Amino acid sequence: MTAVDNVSFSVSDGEIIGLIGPNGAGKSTTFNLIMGDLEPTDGVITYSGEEIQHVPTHERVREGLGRTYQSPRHFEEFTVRENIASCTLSNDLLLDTTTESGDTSVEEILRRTGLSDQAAVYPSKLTPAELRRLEIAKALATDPDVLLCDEVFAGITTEEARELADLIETLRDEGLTLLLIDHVMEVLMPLVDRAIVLNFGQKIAEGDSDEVVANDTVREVYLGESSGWPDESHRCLGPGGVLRKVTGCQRSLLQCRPWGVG
Ligand SMILES: Nc1ncnc2c1ncn2[C@@H]1O[C@H](COP(=O)(O)OP(=O)(O)OP(=O)(O)O)[C@@H](O)[C@H]1O
Repeated sequence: MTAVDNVSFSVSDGEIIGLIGPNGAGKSTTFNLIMGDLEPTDGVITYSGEEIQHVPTHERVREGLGRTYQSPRHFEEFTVRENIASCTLSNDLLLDTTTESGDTSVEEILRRTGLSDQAAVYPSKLTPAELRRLEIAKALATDPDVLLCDEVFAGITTEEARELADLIETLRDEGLTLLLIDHVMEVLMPLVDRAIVLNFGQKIAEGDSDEVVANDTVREVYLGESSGWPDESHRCLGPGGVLRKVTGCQRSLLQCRPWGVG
């Protein structure tokens, strides 16, 4: 089975792009290909006009690509400040984690991500929402131009997710380009300029939020049928063609404009 098959899309400076699709659709694999964690067997990935599919990950990061991980990755024995400092590309910052100079300074990143009060705290003491912020803070420490966020809204309350969405919008206003994988559609869809929908490794739709949620193929993938309103009894085809119940994220997509339940 091919995890990501012939998927093609482009991203412009300053856009917020949503990459959505059912579990196992190939979203994280797409991130892994963009970052160089996986090498494609075919095709090209270009960044700033240059082909990068054979460029090592650390060079892609230096060129301005950054990412967060679905499962937070940090050092438990480091404080929040030390975790962020450990991700900076500057040796100076590694030696002096309290510097306040420069866009990538640790203190500035703590402030931008709302983690200043947790700077001296160890990750085990953070809430799930703060851990998501730490993921973003660590990625910001590499001073990215393009930030790939893998399910930053997962496992936190909708209100916390909306606060993170505000942070993401601020980052965009500051000049970042963002690609977001997420299943929390009611927070994601109003945030994105454009959404790309994957299913079984293939792109099945692309457009603004309204276009995507009204797309028959997308509805079919999320519902297993092209009409009717969702309820607990709806079932859909999951990865491998297995029938399964509509999940929270699928209902959450259905609650987005313009379908709007109720
Ligand atoms: N290292 C791997 N080895 C083999 N198969 C893999 C590997 N990583 C992912 N896959 C498979 O590739 C497909 C795409 O997985 P991927 O993690 O990209 O999906 P996803 O859309 O991010 O799903 P989710 O929303 O559940 O995170 C799945 O069928 C998955 O089981």
